[in-house]
Amino acid sequence: MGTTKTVVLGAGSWGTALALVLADNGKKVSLWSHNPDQVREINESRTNKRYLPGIEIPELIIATSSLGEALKGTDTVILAVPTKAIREVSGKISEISNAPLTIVHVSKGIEPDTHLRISEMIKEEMSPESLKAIVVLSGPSHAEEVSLRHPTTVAVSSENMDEAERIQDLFINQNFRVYTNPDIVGVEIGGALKNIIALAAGITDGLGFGDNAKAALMTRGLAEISRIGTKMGANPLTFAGLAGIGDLIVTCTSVHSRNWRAGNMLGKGQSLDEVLDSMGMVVEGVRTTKAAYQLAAKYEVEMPITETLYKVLFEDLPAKEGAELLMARDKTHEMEDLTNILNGN
Ligand SMILES: NC(=O)C1=CN([C@@H]2O[C@H](COP(=O)(O)OP(=O)(O)OC[C@H]3O[C@@H](n4cnc5c(N)ncnc54)[C@H](OP(=O)(O)O)[C@@H]3O)[C@@H](O)[C@H]2O)C=CC1
Ligand SMILES: O=C(CO)COP(=O)(O)O
Repeated sequence: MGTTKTVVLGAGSWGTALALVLADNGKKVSLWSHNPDQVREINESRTNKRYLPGIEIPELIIATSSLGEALKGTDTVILAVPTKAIREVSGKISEISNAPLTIVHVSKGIEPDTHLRISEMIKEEMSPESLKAIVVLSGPSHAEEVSLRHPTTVAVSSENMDEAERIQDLFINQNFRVYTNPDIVGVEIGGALKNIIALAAGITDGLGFGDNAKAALMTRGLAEISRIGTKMGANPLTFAGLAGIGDLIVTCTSVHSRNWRAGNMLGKGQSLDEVLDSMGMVVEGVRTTKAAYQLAAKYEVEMPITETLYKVLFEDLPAKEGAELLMARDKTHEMEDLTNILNGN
């Protein structure tokens, strides 16, 4: 018969917005936050002002700061914390829960140094007995718009597609359309790497460049994502879908994007530390740039935008010089990557 309630771990912008989708579908939701003040605010004032200002939280959502209480009586957990907290929180779930759980992760990142995708990190932290399946939910979906019930589309993927379809049914509604995609590698890589390009797009806007520069970054950025993603085992077609070009478009062009906004401040001359201090929310692209820079070297794949952004973020290369370096690269054939992929090289 399945679960009586659904659990969302992480009451930031995305965890709260997804809890709203579930509540709109008539589900009871246990929303876990490690911050007791935030739990009190949600339960007493029915708001989450820091992360989703102006949005009313329905009574079907009950916040708790007790992970044990949150996990009681459920078989489905939505894991909505930043990539850097995934190991810690999934390790705690594994310690506490004695039922095999389906973990739906909604985070967008790759771990620096290990180069693991999020589902791979969760697998490392959870015991096989505590894990039924891992599903990823990803796509063009700013929390601010989801919470306003604006039309949104996402993809779910898993090695267990029966569970992916169950999660599709759990979330799908009139405002939130969920597609399935069997390519978990591509869905995770697309969601993670678009944040790098969004940071770069913000930088070009901050430098005062126009739409031509942004279109160039998005198009050549997608080529770069497809190149490394395919080497890592993704289906190149996934990058033409919601978790690829779809998420790239929304993140590079929306003022809601924290990655775009951070890039924009960098382009206007602020330091990385100043930018991150002022954001108050996660900017996943910074750590992912480090991971992707390492991945490019490991797989011997050319990722010029990623490599240049790495130098801007971590080696003090002035952003304008970074743009000049990208434009001065050796001439090349636009479709070389595509031809190689189609020929299986
Ligand atoms: N926001 C969006 O529109 C979307 C976000 N995502 C992805 O979802 C993931 C989460 O992002 P988002 O909700 O936006 O991030 P936010 O910065 O808005 O919120 C992060 C939440 O995680 C909590 N948190 C951080 N570290 C820990 C920890 N160690 N243990 C427990 N809780 C922790 C924070 O709590 P506190 O602040 O109290 O420390 C906060 O509630 C990211 O990977 C992001 O890329 C995906 C699609 C859309
Ligand atoms: O992934 C997102 C939208 O799909 C959110 O992007 P930001 O983390 O840049 O806000």
